This record gives sequence, C-alpha cells and structure tokens, in this order.
Amino acid sequence: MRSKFAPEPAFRHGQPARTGVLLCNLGTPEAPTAPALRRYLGQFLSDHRVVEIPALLWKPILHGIILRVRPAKSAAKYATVWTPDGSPLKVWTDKQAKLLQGWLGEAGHQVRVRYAMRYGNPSIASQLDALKAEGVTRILILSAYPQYSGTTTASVFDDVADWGKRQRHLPELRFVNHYHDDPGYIEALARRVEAHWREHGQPDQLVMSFHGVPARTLQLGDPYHCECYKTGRLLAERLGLRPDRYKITFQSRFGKAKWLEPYTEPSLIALAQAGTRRVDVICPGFTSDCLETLEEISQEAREAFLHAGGQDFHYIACLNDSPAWIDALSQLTQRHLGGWPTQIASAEQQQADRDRALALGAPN
Ligand SMILES: C=CC1=C(C)c2cc3[nH]c(cc4nc(cc5[nH]c(cc1n2)c(C)c5CCC(=O)O)C(CCC(=O)O)=C4C)c(C)c3C=C
Ligand SMILES: [Fe+2]
Ligand SMILES: [Fe+2]
Repeated sequence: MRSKFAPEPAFRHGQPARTGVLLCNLGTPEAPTAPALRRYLGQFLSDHRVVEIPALLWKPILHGIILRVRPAKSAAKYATVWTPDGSPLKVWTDKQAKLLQGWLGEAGHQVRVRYAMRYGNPSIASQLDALKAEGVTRILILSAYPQYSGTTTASVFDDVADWGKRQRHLPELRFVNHYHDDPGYIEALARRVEAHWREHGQPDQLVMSFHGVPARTLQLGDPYHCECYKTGRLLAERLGLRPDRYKITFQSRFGKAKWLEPYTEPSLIALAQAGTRRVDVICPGFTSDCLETLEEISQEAREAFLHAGGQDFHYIACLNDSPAWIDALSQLTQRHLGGWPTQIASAEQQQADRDRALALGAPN
C-alpha cells in the first residue's frame, strides 16, 4: 500500500536545529492575461475562507458567471500596474524576504527566510518543502497581513496544516496571528507619512483605507474590523492627528452583500463634495503595493475624488522595502523566535548584515 506521507531524508543526528521564516502573502496571477487570471481567481475564490457560501450554491456562480467575465476585466487592470519584473505584490514580497534575511543574519546564524503565496506561486507547500530540504526543523509562519482576518490569516494556517497532513516528520511550527498594534509597524507607517508630508505639506484629511470583508464576518466574531480601527487610531496618535483630520475606510468590495463600511470611494466623493480640497490616502493593511493600492486607489479613487470636485489627491506608498518596515519585521520575527535557540548574531554582525541588505537596493 502506498503511503500518503512523502519519503523523508535520513534523520541527521547531532546536527544543530535550523530555523526557517516563511513570509506568506496573498498571491497574484502569473501574468496580466485572462487565462492567468482565471487560474488565480479560480483558486482564490474557491477557498471557503474567502467566500463563505455553501459550495453547492457558489460553484455554479463562480464557474458559470464570475470566471467567465472577471478574468478579462481584472487582467486589463493588472496590465496598468505590471512591472518589468512581474506583479508588484510579488516583486515587493520577494524583496522584503531578501532584506529580512539580511537583517536577521544569513548562513551561520541559522535562520533561513523564504516567501510564499497563498494562491499561485511560489506556493506555501513548495516553500515549506524547500525549507525542510535545507535542513530546517523549526518554522515561523509570518503573514503579510498585520490585521487578523479569517479570510486571509486563517487561510494561510489552513494551507500550512494541509501541508502538515502530508508530512511524516513535522518541523516545529509557530504562527504569528497579527501585529496590527506592533510599535515597529506603526512607526514604519508614521515615517512613511511624515516623509511624504515633509515634501508635500499636510492634507486637509488623511484617509486610511483598509481592504474590506463582508460585514457579516464582524457579527460572527472576526476581529478584523476592530484591529483596523486600532491600527488607524495608533497611527493618528503617533502623527498627532485629531479625529476630525483622518478617516478610516474600507475598499475592494466584492459582490452585492454589505461589506464593512464606510466604503473608501463613496467617502472620498463625499469629502470632495463637502469642500475638502486635499486628501492623502494610505493603505496601512497592505504591506506591499499591489493591484488594490496602485490601481483601485491611486488610479480609480483619485479620479473619483477629482471628478467630485476635490483639488489634490496624494497616494502614499505602502511600506514595501522601507528600512523602518524591514527593521520592524526583523524585531517582530526575533520576538516570535524567542526561546528557539537560533544563535541570533552579535550587534556588530547584525549591523554588517543590515549594510549588506541595504546594498541589495533598499532606499535610505
Ligand atoms: C471575494 C472576496 C474577497 C475577500 C473576502 C478578500 C479579502 C482580503 N483580500 C486582501 C488582500 C488582497 N486582495 C487582493 C485582490 C483581490 N481580492 C479579491 C477578493 C476578496 N478579498 C479579489 C477578487 C482580488 C483580485 C483582483 C480582482 O479581480 O479584483 C490583493 C491584490 C493581489 C494582487 O495581485 O495585487 C490583495 C493584497 C485582504 C488583506 C483581505 C482581507 C482582510
Ligand atoms: Fe482581496
Ligand atoms: Fe480591487
């Protein structure tokens, strides 16, 4: 009888435990084309964590309508943000993983950093396999989502658990649930905003736009809404903004059901109509720029605000490869690795690693 467990390499007695960090992001299509979008959306929207409609009802809608119409429309939007190196989400996540590896210290300090995508490639399973093949026996799963949501964070957990079901020799696993109020994360966001304001002055309103989820999930106990509000409040406090100078909104609504409100675009239109001349928009829940920030906010929402009478619209880029963010990621990782004997490097070695990571291309 064939076993469902993959064959294991011979157990290496006496070798030091190696630690892996897997930075997991949502996923993105392989190309800005309708067939690539069909594959990506097919996998994404079949996840019951994302669309909580019974499969018997949802499958005919997904395959009969959505996957016939949406791929071409979404592909056209992706084409407007695609870079020579591929999808922005993948480019930034790849770079963050490389920089984090440098910040933490490379070979010799026993920590190996990789990134994976929940949908599409590189898959979570392939990167967990790769870490195991590199001799890693302890893995920290770190999602790119600061705010916990069943639709994203828990879905990453499901995928890791599915992989685990196929392993005979499991690594030790740790899972970061959220870091929506992490001081390093808030500081990195604040520095992003302050850098923008040093160059362009302050707006009348700072709009903090988070990805939406169905409103029902809040009633059912998902903490996402509360965590977005806490992030927003902490960022405003750090920036010294009074409550009438900022607004928290939710974007990227999908389908006809009620999602978390207030919605971003109608809020921007209302602000313009009420005489707000300049808005700055930041998307704190997205740690990498992607379709939802570069197209939906920086293009579509900008146009809606200006069309409604607003004068000036500034989009503030995501954390991407900002040094304060990589530093926050590194602190967060080290805290969650606490207790695992990973031989974190000396202060001098860490500085040398940061210099090397910066030479990889992070701006100052
Ligand atoms: C169908 C419901 C969706 C839920 C629930 C949802 C939650 C959710 N998503 C993100 C982050 C991202 N979503 C992105 C794209 C995207 N999201 C949905 C739908 C839901 N998201 C779709 C259909 C798409 C694809 C684009 C489209 O066709 O409109 C992205 C960008 C990916 C990229 O390639 O650039 C991100 C990031 C979060 C954080 C979240 C819940 C908190
Ligand atoms: Fe989404
Ligand atoms: Fe969108």
